[in-house]
Amino acid sequence: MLTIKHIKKKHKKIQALQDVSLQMEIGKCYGLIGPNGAGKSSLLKILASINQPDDGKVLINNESLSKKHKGLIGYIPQELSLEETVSAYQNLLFFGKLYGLKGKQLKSSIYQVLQLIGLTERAKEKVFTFSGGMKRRLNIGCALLHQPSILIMDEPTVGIDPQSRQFIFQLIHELKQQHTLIIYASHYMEEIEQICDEAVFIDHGNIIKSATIHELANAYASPSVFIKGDTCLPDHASLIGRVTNKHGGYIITTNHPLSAMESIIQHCHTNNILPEQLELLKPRLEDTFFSLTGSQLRD
Ligand SMILES: Nc1ncnc2c1ncn2[C@@H]1O[C@H](COP(=O)(O)OP(=O)(O)OP(=O)(O)O)[C@@H](O)[C@H]1O
Repeated sequence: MLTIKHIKKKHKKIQALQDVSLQMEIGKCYGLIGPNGAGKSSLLKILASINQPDDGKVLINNESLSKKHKGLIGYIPQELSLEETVSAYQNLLFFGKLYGLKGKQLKSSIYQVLQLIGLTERAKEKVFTFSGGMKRRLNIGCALLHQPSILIMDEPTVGIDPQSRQFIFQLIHELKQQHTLIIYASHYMEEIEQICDEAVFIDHGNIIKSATIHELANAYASPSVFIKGDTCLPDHASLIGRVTNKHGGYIITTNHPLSAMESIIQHCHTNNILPEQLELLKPRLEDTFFSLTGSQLRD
C-alpha cells in the first residue's frame, strides 16, 4: 500500500503541488491524468525519492519512504535517460549496478529484461541506431532490472509508434498480474481508459478526483448519440439533449440515448434520409474531466 499524505511542493515561485493526498494498492494500475503543468511529474519525482516534498509524507506499508525502499521502486522518467553511444546491454548493466545488482544475478536480470522488452536480438547494438519506440522500451527495461513492486511511469508513450505502445500496454498487463503497483502519468485519456484500473485527475497541483474508470465515466459523464449526414438532425433535437458540433456531425448528449436514437431514426424514416453515420457513444473519461473541471485537457 502506498499512501500520500498532504504533499506540498514549490518550484521557485510556482506551487506545483498544493496539498495532495492519495492511497494506492499493490497490483493495480493508477492513471495520473492532467494537462501540461498540472503537477504530475512533480508528484512522481517525490514518489521516486528524486525530489523531497516541502511538506507532507509518503508511506509505504505505513512506513515513511526512505532509502530502505529504493529497491522496491522503479522510476521511468519522461525524458529518455540512456547513453546512446553504447549498447542496450551496457545501458542495462549500468542501471543494474545502480540498483545494487551484481554478478550472476545482474546478468540473469539483464537477459530476462531484454526478453520482456523484446530487445534480445538487438542487445549488442548501440542505442543511437534504435527507433524511438525501442529506446522507450529500453528506458522501461532499465527500471525493471531489480523487479520493483512499485513502478512509476511518466508519460512513457510520448512520440512512439503504435506497435511499441501496444508492447508497453501488454507489459503493464503482465506486471499487474505479478502484483506490481503501477503509477502511469499521461495526458492521453484513451490510454488511461485502456490500461488503468483507477484514474486520478490532477490539475493546478490538486487532485480533483480519484476513482475507478467505470465509476468516473458513469457518475460524471452522460452517454451520447453521434449523427453525421445532411438534414439528419430533427428540428426538435435540442429537446432530446444537448447538441454540439463535432467531427463534421452532431453529438447529442442525453441521459436517454436510446430514445434520442429512436427519435432520429423516426425522423430519417419519415424524410427518407440515410445518415452517413449514426452511433451510440458510451460515457468517456474525457467527458468526466470536462464535467469536473469545465475544461478539456489544455493540450
Ligand atoms: N524544476 C522546476 N523549476 C521551476 N518550475 C518547475 C520545475 N519543475 C516543474 N515546474 C513547474 O511546476 C508546475 C508543475 O510541473 P510538472 O512538470 O509537475 O507538471 P506535469 O503535469 O508533469 O506537466 P507535463 O505534462 O508538461 O510534464 C509547472 O508550472 C512547471 O512549470
